[in-house]
Amino acid sequence: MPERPESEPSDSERSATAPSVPALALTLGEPAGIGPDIALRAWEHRAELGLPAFFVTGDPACLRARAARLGVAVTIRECAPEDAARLFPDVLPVVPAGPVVTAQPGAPDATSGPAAKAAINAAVRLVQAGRASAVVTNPIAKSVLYAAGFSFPGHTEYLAFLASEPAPRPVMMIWSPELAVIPATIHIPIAEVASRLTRQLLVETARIAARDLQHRFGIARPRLAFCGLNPHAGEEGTIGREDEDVTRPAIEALRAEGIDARGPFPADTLFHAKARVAYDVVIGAYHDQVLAPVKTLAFDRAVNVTLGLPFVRTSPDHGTAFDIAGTGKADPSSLIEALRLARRLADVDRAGALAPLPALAGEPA
Ligand SMILES: NC(=O)C1=CN([C@@H]2O[C@H](COP(=O)(O)OP(=O)(O)OC[C@H]3O[C@@H](n4cnc5c(N)ncnc54)[C@H](O)[C@@H]3O)[C@@H](O)[C@H]2O)C=CC1
Ligand SMILES: NCC(=O)COP(=O)(O)O
Repeated sequence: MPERPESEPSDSERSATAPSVPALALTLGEPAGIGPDIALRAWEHRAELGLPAFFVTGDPACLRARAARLGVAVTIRECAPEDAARLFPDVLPVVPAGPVVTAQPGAPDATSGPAAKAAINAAVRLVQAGRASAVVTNPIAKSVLYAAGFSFPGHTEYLAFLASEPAPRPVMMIWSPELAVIPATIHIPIAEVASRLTRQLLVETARIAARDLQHRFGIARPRLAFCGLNPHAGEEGTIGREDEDVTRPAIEALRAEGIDARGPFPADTLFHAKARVAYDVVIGAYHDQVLAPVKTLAFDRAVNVTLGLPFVRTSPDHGTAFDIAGTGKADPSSLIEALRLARRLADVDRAGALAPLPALAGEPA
């Protein structure tokens, strides 16, 4: 369980100085997964950890059943989002959304997908209406949602779709104090990675990362390190051409517009402790290339943040963990860090508007 630094005010103390600040909207996630468990555990530790106020969007009966199963002493109160911050010290506020859930821990059913999706929709609507400060999502099971007809790879792309018209390009960053990483391609088959890794994708991803790291994370000149796709970053084009033909020109284009882009570096030597001091974020070619290192270093502390959205969205770094749902074994630490980071980023956004990105016209294809 993460500790609160003693010298700093807690997030709830900070929020208390601004009484009209809306609470965070936390989605139920996959109801058969550990989302309900970790939401309850986070609320249980709210006072000792000084957590920012949040409310859950989803089926209140599902949360009550999980609390009973886990033996968590909590009153779950259905309320309007505006009342959540005031109620949070005493009860777990819930803004009802979606169908009544029949799925049991570890066993998703036909109510899982609609319940998870409705909880996301409600949280986004509330943040867009200024009735929530940020969206924090509990894990969803992609395959369960796909089976229910969900046509987006994950939250990241769905949130961009809900965000505005036309949808912004969303960028997935897994952030931890030890290491921050961005997969340029996300949930696609490995066989498609090389063909979908374009200069335009890398340039747009890096621009969004540089802007959000500067304006939301307060890094004056973010250092972006690019991973090569091939072993040894292609060994000067002798082990695959992508690093020379795609990644290197993207880095040169970014440097020409003043972004501190570096590489491409061989992935196998980019994540050890000495290498990590030389950059602020790694942009990798594909999901497992960069998520495996960050989850190895900081599984219980890393937070998934969607960059490029007009609102703040964070999430724990882990999935639904069906194997331990409802058993009391789920560790809420990553969710707790996600709640803290969401509060901080939302406060930054409230203090100043996000800078617009440069025009994308005329980008190299
Ligand atoms: N943000 C999201 O919505 C995410 C959703 N997923 C989804 O989760 C499902 C399961 O994915 P997996 O690859 O099995 O990863 P997983 O993270 O759910 O589980 C991997 C292992 O870590 C353990 N674990 C995970 N979180 C834990 C916690 N908080 N405390 C203690 N142990 C924990 C699990 O018990 C399991 O043994 C998939 O359907 C996937 O789509 C996966 C990652 C993120
Ligand atoms: N492996 C990360 C993950 O699955 C999270 O995806 P998303 O639902 O946040 O798009």
